[in-house]
Amino acid sequence: MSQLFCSFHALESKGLLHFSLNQQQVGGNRGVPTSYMANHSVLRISSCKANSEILDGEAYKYYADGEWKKSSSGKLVPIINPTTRKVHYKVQACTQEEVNKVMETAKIAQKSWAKTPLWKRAELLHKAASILKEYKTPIAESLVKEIAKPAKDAVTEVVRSGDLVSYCAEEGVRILGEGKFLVSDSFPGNDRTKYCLTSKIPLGVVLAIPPFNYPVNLAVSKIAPALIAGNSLVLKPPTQGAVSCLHMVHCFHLAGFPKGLISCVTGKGSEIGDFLTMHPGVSCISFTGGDTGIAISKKAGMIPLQMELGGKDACIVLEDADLDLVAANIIKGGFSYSGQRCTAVKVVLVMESVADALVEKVNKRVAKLTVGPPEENSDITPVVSESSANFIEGLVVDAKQKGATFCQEYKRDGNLIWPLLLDNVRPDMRIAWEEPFGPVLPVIRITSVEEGIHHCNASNFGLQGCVFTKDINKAILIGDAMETGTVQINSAPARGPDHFPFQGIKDSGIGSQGITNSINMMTKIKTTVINLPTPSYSMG
Ligand SMILES: NC(=O)C1=CN([C@@H]2O[C@H](COP(=O)(O)OP(=O)(O)OC[C@H]3O[C@@H](n4cnc5c(N)ncnc54)[C@H](OP(=O)(O)O)[C@@H]3O)[C@@H](O)[C@H]2O)C=CC1
Ligand SMILES: O=C(O)[C@H](O)COP(=O)(O)O
Repeated sequence: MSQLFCSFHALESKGLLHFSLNQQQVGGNRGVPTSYMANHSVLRISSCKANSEILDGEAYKYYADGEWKKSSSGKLVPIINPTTRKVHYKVQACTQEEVNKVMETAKIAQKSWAKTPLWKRAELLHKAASILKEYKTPIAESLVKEIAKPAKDAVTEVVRSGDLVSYCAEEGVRILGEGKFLVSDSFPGNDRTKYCLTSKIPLGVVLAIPPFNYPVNLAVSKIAPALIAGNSLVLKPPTQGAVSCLHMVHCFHLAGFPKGLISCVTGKGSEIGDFLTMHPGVSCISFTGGDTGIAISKKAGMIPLQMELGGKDACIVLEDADLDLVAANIIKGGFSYSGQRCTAVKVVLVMESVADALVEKVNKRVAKLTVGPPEENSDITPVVSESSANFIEGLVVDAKQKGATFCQEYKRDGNLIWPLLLDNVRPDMRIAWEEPFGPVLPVIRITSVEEGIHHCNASNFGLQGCVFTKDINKAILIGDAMETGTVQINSAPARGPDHFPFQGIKDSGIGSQGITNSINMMTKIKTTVINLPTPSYSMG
């Protein structure tokens, strides 16, 4: 076993981590730029110490001022494994005083970070990205245990996150290196006596709050743009997903970012969330999650907010659609990670004339989905918590009472819910409007395209939507009429690739994500005006 992972091995022997590694999986520097290889050998030597610092007995420490610390609260927050429904990890319950200290150091660290050359900031991010990818196996392991993400998808999330960080470094170097030059005489009444230069400056301390379903990816999608733009970053990870986030932050720690620039304070959102989001030291909040985001928007101060919230993504299917393509996308869009994606297909609106054929094709594919533990790479794994499973069940019971057609028998074992397609759903059923965030998908039969658009637009959400038809002209008209941040033509909704703009309207969010948009959002325009004594071009 490589030295890099010796302390993970130590944890494994304590029963705190369970994973299998082989040299081929973790060794070598495949994909790592040669300029970082030298640093990596240093890391190999030092990481044992670093890793042993991340744990205190059975509990993970939080990260502040470049160090791993125990909270003075003496309290721990348990993380329940969704599969076993037993406590799997414990993290610190940070106190308000600890948050105050983190904010103070973040403010100080940001001042000198903003003066660090852009290329150096980018270099550190590239380094963090390559370490993150090298650590993909143990990080993925915690994703499996904390949020029951299928093992292969967990690895994909970490690799995707490393790619996001690298792309962000490159994009930042490009877009932050550019500004604008304006002259005054384009505005009526002015001579050319003023040259205006614009540049982008950081905001200060960015508070990042990701949700449980992509704790690593949705954390780095906030961390990397904040850092490249010259901000410091305070991360409040989701409780389910906190250990994966701590391991990810550890990679940034190993990359050698200045002390205090990145912090990770753990604790229940319901306990420290308000204190964090209303903290006067915070200059920007980037949040992804549910209705909590709406509450935060009402409480936060006069600072920029980036909110990516829930969705009820509609899939409109026309008569001429390729039904095999639609069925494949409904399975991928509706059931991957057991429907726990904001961009999951959450309601199918299909023209009555092709509804029977589509439902039959989807049912055939549902029958092939494997159901079981995430360690076995099952397609359908336990949903994140018992309360989530109970909520999903409530929607199913309501649909049953109101006469929906059950295409499969409803089956649940603990947090594990078998995939279920509900046909003939009507607008009076809760599932027609609410997001289950689980493997249950309603089908509403429509008799006109307008009916489909109307249902989509009557939702309080407006994240993404999709339309399936072979008629591109119709697809564009329907897409334009759908009140959502994105419309996918002939494919299921998706946030990725991570450099695409990603935004919701109505209750689905504020602002736009995606690498470029996030960098821009985490900066402010500064202008410098050079005033000339005489109009330019007046000599000679
Ligand atoms: N649009 C998008 O991009 C996405 C949207 N979502 C939406 O998120 C929801 C599911 O994710 P889930 O994690 O349960 O969402 P939540 O809104 O419950 O939690 C999101 C984050 O907010 C934290 N939090 C909770 N209370 C507060 C508070 N008062 N102040 C500050 N932070 C707080 C949580 O911490 P803790 O875990 O400790 O409670 C967590 O880190 C779904 O509705 C889904 O649609 C999910 C992913 C992506
Ligand atoms: O939180 C989510 O659901 C993600 O933003 C979805 O990302 P994806 O569509 O790229 O899987």
